Amino acid sequence: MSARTLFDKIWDRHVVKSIEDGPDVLYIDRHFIHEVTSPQAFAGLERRGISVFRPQQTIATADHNVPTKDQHLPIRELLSRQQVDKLTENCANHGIELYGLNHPFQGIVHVIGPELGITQPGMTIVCGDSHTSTHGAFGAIAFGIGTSEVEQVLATQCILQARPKRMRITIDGELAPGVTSKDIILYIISQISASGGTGYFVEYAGSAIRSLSMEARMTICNMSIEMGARGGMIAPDETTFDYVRGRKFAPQGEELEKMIAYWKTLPTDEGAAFDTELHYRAEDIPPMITYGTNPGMGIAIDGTIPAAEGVENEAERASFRKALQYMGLESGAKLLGKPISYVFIGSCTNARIEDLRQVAALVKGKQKAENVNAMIIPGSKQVELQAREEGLDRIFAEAGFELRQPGCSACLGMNEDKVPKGEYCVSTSNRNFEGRQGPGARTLLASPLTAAVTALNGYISDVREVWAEQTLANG
Ligand SMILES: CC(C)[C@H](C(=O)O)[C@@H](O)C(=O)O
Ligand code: SF4
Repeated sequence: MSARTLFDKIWDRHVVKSIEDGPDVLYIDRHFIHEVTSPQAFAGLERRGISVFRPQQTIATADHNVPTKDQHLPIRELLSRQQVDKLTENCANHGIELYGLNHPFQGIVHVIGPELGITQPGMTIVCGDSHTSTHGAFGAIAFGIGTSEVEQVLATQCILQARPKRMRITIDGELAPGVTSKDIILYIISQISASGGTGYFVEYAGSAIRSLSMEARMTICNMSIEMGARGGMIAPDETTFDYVRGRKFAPQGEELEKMIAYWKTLPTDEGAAFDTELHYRAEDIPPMITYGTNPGMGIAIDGTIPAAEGVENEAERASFRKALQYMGLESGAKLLGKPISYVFIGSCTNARIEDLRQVAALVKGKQKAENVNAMIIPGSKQVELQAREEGLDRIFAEAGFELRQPGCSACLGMNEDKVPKGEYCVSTSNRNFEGRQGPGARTLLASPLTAAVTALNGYISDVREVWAEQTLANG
């Protein structure tokens, strides 16, 4: 058989039927649902008198609308409460496992799937949520779908999909100290723009990617959607198998060994063709930060905000100017040293245990600046528990960072956690759209390390300045 890509191997195995000149009918192994995009899908099923075809392959959690304080109490916001209640009711009616509020497995959908071992290599995974691309880090085809497609998957466990184009982004070399996977992905998007991946499914490869932990790989795949790509993926390897091994819903014992033998056949064959190939050097990647209102508007932390004149067409120049105006920033200015008042460490991009550990290592024994409100929202109940067991909660408390309960929180402000109008927030999330963190809020996307050092100083800071000293101090 001719050389095939990781993507094609998984896709081909899941095609139930090919429609001539049309999309494929693709079998879906795992379907995640949450309270925002599932109610209309269930309502549609009920209207048509259809039941859920394979309820065991759908897993639900409440994440977007949940408060991050006092989760044991009824949700105060009426709309949020209704959304979560509706999810609970739908799951009960259709026999779907729900990790709702106060369940030990509750958390952001893209954090809990992997940590519970539900997400595995070789699978097709969908969710009515754009950042489903996160699960691609395991060597799975994972992508976000719309509400009508959620209904389709509930009813049939299949989805109609046209095969996208394939892109490979290879990053070789070694990252500089203080540079993380968040910087890799912000760098790539700044290079190819927020629409540079449109129409593609991206595979990330190269020695810099291979050396990343699963958490770090998830951060990269998570943001694939922010360059317009349908999804992102990374070939499974020993790092992947080690992560999956022993997780609650992962195969065990002999079954696992059999699966690993299969997973080892998935990586892209030598000579397989991609529609587009891009190459970067890890050494060229600095700590990154965004200055605008799409994730492609990013610069090196010590860089200057570009001029509108550099933008190619008039319509884009106008939206570039509008973005700077919204952000209260000017071309030619540096962000470094700029005072900020909010720091948000959370979201499905960067709220896993490794992210929290990195932040803790940096802030241990220090104090956040007085002008800063620093919030840490763990990605899941399990992350929260682990953080407490490791004593990270005390480190955060002593440094003046507030560790709250899991949920999407100020990533999109669908609950009470919002950034006030006009305020700057350095955020570890994935979107900096107008009003994303609250009406008029100004979001600057960055890594957890950049967010942490910025919270300590009270102004936008370069983690490289403290990194060497810090890693020495921590041995
Ligand atoms: C609410 C949901 C549909 C949305 C998404 O699809 O991404 C959200 O998770 C987001 O990050 O904006
Ligand atoms: S954390 Fe943010 S990006 Fe992730 S699913 Fe929730 S709202 Fe979407």
